[in-house]
Amino acid sequence: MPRDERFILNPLGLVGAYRITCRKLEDERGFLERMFCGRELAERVGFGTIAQINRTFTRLAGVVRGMHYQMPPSAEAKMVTCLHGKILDVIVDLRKGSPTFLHHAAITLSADDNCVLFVPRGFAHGFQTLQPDTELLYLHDNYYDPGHEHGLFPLDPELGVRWPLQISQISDRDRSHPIISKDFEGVIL
Ligand SMILES: Cc1cn([C@H]2C[C@H](O)[C@@H](COP(=O)(O)OP(=O)(O)O[C@H]3O[C@H](C)C(=O)[C@H](O)[C@H]3O)O2)c(=O)[nH]c1=O
Repeated sequence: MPRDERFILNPLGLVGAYRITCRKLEDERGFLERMFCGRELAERVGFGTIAQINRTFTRLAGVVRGMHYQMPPSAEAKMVTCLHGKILDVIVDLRKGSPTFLHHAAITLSADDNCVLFVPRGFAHGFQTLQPDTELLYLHDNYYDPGHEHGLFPLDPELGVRWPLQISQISDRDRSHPIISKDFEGVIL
């Protein structure tokens, strides 16, 4: 790894999606970790400029949020970090024509694993909290656009996501996302 590279990209089997390990620079006081670098990440994963940063706090374990995505022209890539607690994070490849169309990857993120999930444009994103009081930080490379936001039902058998805990809470909106129809064509980027 070149000396100034701060991120280790771990492929997730869905082209363009990565579990990114942030290098810790440690000393006797503790550590410094670079959580974002526009130059390095633009070159390596295509995420260059931050449009918005969100933080979510989820009180209970077992809560499912998602599966959300935005259609063009507001398709967005996300970098998701767990600041407190633990989640099972799930992404679904919705890119039309992708060899892994409708395939998903599921990874755990926790406050002490110095990892970031990179979710490319054209993917749906959702998670289940595995601990109470879980906080996430989101970097978005496009703006929130309710008019172009869509969702998938997290328990859709077509997705086959195995949520580890019994669902303790899910918003009415997430509960009402449609089941994927056979003519669902996905996201055309
Ligand atoms: C997504 C979003 C929402 N909002 C507003 C809209 C609602 O008034 C309120 C809660 O929205 P929602 O219930 O959609 O938020 P979550 O279900 O927690 O969505 C989050 O969890 C899933 C897993 C994600 O991937 C979303 O990107 C992430 O934000 O925040 C904003 O103001 N900006 C935003 O970017």
